[in-house]
Amino acid sequence: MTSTPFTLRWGILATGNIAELFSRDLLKDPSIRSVSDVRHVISAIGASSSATKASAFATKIHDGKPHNVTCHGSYSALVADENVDIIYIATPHSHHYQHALLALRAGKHVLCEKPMTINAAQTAHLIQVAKEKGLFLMEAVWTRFFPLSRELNRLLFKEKVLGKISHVTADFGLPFSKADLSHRLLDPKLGGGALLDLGIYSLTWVMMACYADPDNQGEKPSVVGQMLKTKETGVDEFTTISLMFEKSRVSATASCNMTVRSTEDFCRIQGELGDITVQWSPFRPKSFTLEILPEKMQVVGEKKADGEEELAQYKQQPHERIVKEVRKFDIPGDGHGMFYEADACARAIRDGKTEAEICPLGESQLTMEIMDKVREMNGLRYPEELEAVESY
Ligand SMILES: NC(=O)C1=CN([C@@H]2O[C@H](COP(=O)(O)OP(=O)(O)OC[C@H]3O[C@@H](n4cnc5c(N)ncnc54)[C@H](OP(=O)(O)O)[C@@H]3O)[C@@H](O)[C@H]2O)C=CC1
Ligand SMILES: O=C1OC[C@@H](O)[C@H](O)[C@H]1O
Repeated sequence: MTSTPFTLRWGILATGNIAELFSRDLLKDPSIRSVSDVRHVISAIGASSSATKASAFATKIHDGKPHNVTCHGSYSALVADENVDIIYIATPHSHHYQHALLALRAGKHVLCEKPMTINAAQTAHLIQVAKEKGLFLMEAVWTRFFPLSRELNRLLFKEKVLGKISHVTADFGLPFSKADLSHRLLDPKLGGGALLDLGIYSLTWVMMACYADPDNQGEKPSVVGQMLKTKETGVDEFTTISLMFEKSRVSATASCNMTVRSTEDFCRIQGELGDITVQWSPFRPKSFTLEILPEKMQVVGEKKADGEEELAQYKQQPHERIVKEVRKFDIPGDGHGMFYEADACARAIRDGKTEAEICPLGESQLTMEIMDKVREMNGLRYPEELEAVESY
């Protein structure tokens, strides 16, 4: 017997690049990804300046076909729309805090693009408002919801294919630094810089490989970070963060930059039994490769390699690994892959939950705290009006 799918009614706040990709994914038939329990409807679109702009966007995402979307000329009108359950915030991150607050205060659930806010204090405030109002809130870290990421989680923490994980590196670089100085990544007034826009993915991979480990037991890392800033606008062009989980004995590095594209294997997770590398891109990865160490090289638990001879052999071997598995993941139906996070929002709201298990608010908060610390260590502060938190 098939039951009626739960329908989530979306309001799209902003009409830029990511709003278009996300909206197009919402419009895809869920059956292309074998989903039948939830479905999505775009009920309304809000543009900051005019209903005409919202209307042009509605026409674009429907490829000129007829549609039944209400188009609003202000964000306030959008969040007041009674036919909307959840607002997707797709403005630049300089504006996430104020727009998410606007939506929550209007009684709407919120999916907010990454990074959730400019700083941790703003994220904490949003979480508090959502909790007080019993509303669902999630940072749109869509990468966490890919089948690839879920399978990785299963292999690492259920099957424990690498044994104990001890070292993780993740990098995300794209050459934005040569873009026009008004580009949002270069503009401090729009919260520009590599860390908040790109580094958040490197940190996400570290969180997925270290913090999500049940053996980590909620241990927060100690953090040290360095930045090299752009000469022109003073936002971070290169950022490298060292994260140490002292109790669980894991060392990680998260890096990002706006000058060179990261290598194909942008993330490496190393454990007692071998490595997993994840292939480009950090936001929409295509595959991962599981490589296992030859048995004689595995140093498991308290057991030490047998004697001098074996250790000497260990030192001499040139990265001997056995490729056990290469797993490729295609995104079905010409989708961008943002529908997976949308499905998670729908299921959580259907089930009366105020956060999604796969992207918990505590991890968004911790990630913001790490980014705050690295910015503070390096004297990167955005204009006061961006950093401000309303009194509550
Ligand atoms: N998940 C992902 O893969 C990606 C996420 N992002 C995140 O999404 C956010 C938006 O990125 P993107 O879509 O590329 O940005 P765009 O510049 O393409 O779009 C931003 C939109 O926000 C609205 N807006 C409202 N106020 C402002 C303002 N002061 N300046 C500029 N735009 C404003 C505009 O829509 P209007 O005026 O019509 O309302 C504009 O079209 C960023 O925070 C980024 O981190 C970005 C790219 C990829
Ligand atoms: O989320 C993102 O992923 C892809 C990048 O191109 C973009 O700048 C960033 O916002």
